[in-house]
Amino acid sequence: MAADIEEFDVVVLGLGPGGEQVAGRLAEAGLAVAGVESRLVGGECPYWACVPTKMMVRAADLLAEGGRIPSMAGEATVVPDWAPVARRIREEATDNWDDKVAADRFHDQGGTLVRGRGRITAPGEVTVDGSRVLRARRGIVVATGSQPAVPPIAGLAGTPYWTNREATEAERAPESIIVLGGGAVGVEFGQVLRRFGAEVTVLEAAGGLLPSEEPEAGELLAEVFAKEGITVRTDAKVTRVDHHGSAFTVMTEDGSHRAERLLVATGRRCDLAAIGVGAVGLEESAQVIKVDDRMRAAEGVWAVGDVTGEGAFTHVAVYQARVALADILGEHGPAADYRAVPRVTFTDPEVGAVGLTERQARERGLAVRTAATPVASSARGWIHRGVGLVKLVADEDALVGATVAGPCGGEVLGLLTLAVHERTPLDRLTSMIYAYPTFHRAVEDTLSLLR
Ligand SMILES: Cc1cc2nc3c(=O)[nH]c(=O)nc-3n(C[C@H](O)[C@H](O)[C@H](O)COP(=O)(O)OP(=O)(O)OC[C@H]3O[C@@H](n4cnc5c(N)ncnc54)[C@H](O)[C@@H]3O)c2cc1C
Ligand SMILES: NC(=O)c1ccc[n+]([C@@H]2O[C@H](COP(=O)([O-])OP(=O)(O)OC[C@H]3O[C@@H](n4cnc5c(N)ncnc54)[C@H](O)[C@@H]3O)[C@@H](O)[C@H]2O)c1
Repeated sequence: MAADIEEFDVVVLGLGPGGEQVAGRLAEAGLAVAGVESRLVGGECPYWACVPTKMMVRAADLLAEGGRIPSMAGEATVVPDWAPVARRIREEATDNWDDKVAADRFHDQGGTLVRGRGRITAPGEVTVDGSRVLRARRGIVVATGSQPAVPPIAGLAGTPYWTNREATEAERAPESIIVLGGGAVGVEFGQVLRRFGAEVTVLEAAGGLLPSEEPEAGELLAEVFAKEGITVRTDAKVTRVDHHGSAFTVMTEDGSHRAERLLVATGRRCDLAAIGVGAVGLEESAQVIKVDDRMRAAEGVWAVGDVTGEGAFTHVAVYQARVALADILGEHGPAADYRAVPRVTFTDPEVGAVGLTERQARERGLAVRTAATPVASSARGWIHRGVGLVKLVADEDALVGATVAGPCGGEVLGLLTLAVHERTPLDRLTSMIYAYPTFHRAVEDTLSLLR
């Protein structure tokens, strides 16, 4: 017997930060919108990613700051305790992984929440859990995000390894942990858990930590990690994983490492076949859905967020959602522009970056000029005993990329994001006033060194 077909203007597949934004705003604009979600409304960011991990980082930074008291401010005894961190994550961040608030918000905006796994089954049609058929008169928005990518290492499958999801739900900090991958997830968790007393080993396949950022940032982080007692192995080739009793053994080409826990932080992947994108003519074996600068992927199909491969960040998903929203509503908003995508890795020191790295700028054939200074060149950096760096990448006229590592690196980045986004002429940046003694004065110092 044919299933009843439910009619909507737009069906949004996945209600993470990107999908939630598009679906809620379209519903507020008066369209009939179905939002399909198989896990929790809100997606990865509030439940297993940005928000809970930044609560961990905040707690870990407090511990480190307490540890700095003896040399500058007197006496302090700091005793780490994971219990308040786990409690904050459970009670304040995630409502014990319950999405009622977000689901109610979507309902109040006028949307229809359809719980279940959706799949595109024909142009303008999504089928949920194989039986409930939703027709989308105006189109489908794919906002299905990404999931942890687990490398095919011998022995790994079937072991109780953690991804960001289990690590976020942990009720206690492990005594020891091996972190596979020294990208953003690996370095944030690695430093947090070390500060809560765990023995931490980071195994990174590339030549440095945060390999997609400026090498100077990864080198700085490696120095800080070494001082904090974190073992970092770069160029690591993991050959096998075993789990016996309560311990993991991770074999690399030049040795083995043992720990209570193993965190797999080796990137993200999208499963386009599971979403059925072939039904609208898209390649199911592709890694991401290619979109144009209006987020259009095919006739009547838009995509936003991690699934587009334009930067796996909440702010990119929400930005793309705005662009898609305007296009669906027939408004003439600005097209997507990724020249100044900011990203911040919330280690201590924080690593903020925007635009191109030096290598990317050279690969594009730009007439590259660069300069770098330690953040301590600002009086405030020295006063704080902060470590860090500012690195600027410019073409002939303007900044095309910048990195700020240091205390509040992500906040200092705001100035540079605007400069890269607006292509502010270098002579204007060098002729303005920078407040004394701020961290961002290191930007002024660095500008004067551009060669
Ligand atoms: C540990 C960690 C920390 C992070 N920290 C930050 C940070 O500090 N700042 C930052 O900007 N970014 C951070 N990120 C990245 C950020 O979480 C993601 O970029 C963001 O969540 C992507 O949003 P999205 O809407 O594309 O997808 P997601 O958040 O992945 O949401 C997609 C949703 O779609 C649902 N879904 C998938 N397939 C289907 C289907 N077939 N049917 C129905 N529903 C489906 C999923 O259940 C999910 O709820 C972090 C990521 C991780 C892993
Ligand atoms: N603060 C933030 O904004 C923040 C924090 C965490 C994550 N994120 C987002 O989530 C995405 C995913 O983070 P991630 O750290 O999982 O991915 P990533 O791609 O940033 O880093 C993965 C790292 O794992 C390494 N790797 C891959 N295979 C390996 C192997 N077999 N052995 C050892 N190392 C291996 C890679 O070289 C890379 O350095 C990030 O790219 C970022 O967009 C953002």
